[in-house]
Amino acid sequence: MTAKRIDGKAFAAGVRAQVADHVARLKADHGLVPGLAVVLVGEDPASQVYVGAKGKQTVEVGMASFEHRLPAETSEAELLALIDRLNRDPQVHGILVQLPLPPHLNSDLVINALDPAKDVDGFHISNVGRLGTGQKSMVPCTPLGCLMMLRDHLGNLSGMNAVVVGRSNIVGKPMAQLLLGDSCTVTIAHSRTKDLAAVCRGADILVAAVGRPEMITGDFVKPGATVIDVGINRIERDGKTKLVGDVDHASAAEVAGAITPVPGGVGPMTIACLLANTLTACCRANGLPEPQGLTA
Ligand SMILES: NC(=O)C1=CN([C@@H]2O[C@H](COP(=O)(O)OP(=O)(O)OC[C@H]3O[C@@H](n4cnc5c(N)ncnc54)[C@H](OP(=O)(O)O)[C@@H]3O)[C@@H](O)[C@H]2O)C=CC1
Ligand SMILES: Nc1nc(=O)c2c([nH]1)NC[C@@H]1CN(c3ccc(C(=O)N[C@@H](CCC(=O)O)C(=O)O)cc3)C=[N+]21
Repeated sequence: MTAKRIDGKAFAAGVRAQVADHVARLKADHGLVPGLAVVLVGEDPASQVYVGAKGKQTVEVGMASFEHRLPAETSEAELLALIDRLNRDPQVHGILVQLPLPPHLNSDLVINALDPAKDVDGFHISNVGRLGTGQKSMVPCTPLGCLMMLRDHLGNLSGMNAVVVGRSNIVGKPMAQLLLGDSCTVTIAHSRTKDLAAVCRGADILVAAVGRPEMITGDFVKPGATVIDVGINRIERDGKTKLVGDVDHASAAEVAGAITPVPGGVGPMTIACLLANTLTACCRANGLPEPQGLTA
């Protein structure tokens, strides 16, 4: 059996087209332009590329993009002062602080300084609590993108066994909350999980967010399962750098019913959902109806 490929790149292009459509209407009907501010502290090359891609796609859907690139030695007070300005700026509807921050900055403190209504990453304590209690929130972009692809591929997720490998605050935990919200039976696995392969083989939906290149092989996969590979790992192979996921695509695709590729899977959906969240934040801030199908 060779798994169906879930094309995140194409799906993301569709989401961006929907966002662009709404943005055009906001502009025409209300004179509003949604704005996204991205804050990057330090010069991590991978983050630079990612922030560049976000800025470009933000402008492509008709939104305003504000980039703040700060030196690695920026103090906490300076960063908090910038966040305070962005919180009060009516042209800014979404704020993203690129993680990880340099070690001298307390990321919890910084994230919780954001206006929760502008927290398009959904990392603020108030959005985390709202997601956990089923209240309207900003939903983290990567898990939201995964959920959209799962719903599109499987329809109703109710009663399915879902295993999420990874328990980070930015991927694993919110992913598990969203799957629970769609009435899956959810298991969260991590580095202390006993017999991980056996746990994973119980999954109708397997989400890998481990940060270990190609760790999840075909023998972790239940025949016919839907596999979502969140991992983004840059590795050296045959003298070249290559982007691979946390799933060993070749062996997993032999067993799975459907699988997302890396690149071209979850990554592009993350950025598309960031734009969708910025649009949602702009609508909420102005008391306008929210776009349908672009939130959890
Ligand atoms: N496509 C996208 O848009 C995005 C991709 N990513 C990628 O997703 C992956 C995960 O990211 P993130 O959640 O931030 O990573 P973290 O490093 O924060 O978390 C990794 C999780 O995996 C668990 N883990 C590590 N090793 C094992 C193991 N051998 N067996 C079982 N579980 C293990 C850890 O367990 P424990 O808690 O016990 O240590 C931890 O919970 C990375 O590859 C990252 O690059 C991340 C964000 C966005
Ligand atoms: N506050 C914050 N929010 C984030 O959402 C966030 C973050 N910090 N820090 C870093 C991680 C990582 N991340 C990615 C998003 C898109 C791709 C992506 O589009 N990847 C392309 C490939 C890009 C390439 O070729 O390098 C793909 O998978 O096809 C990758 C990684 C968001 N993150």
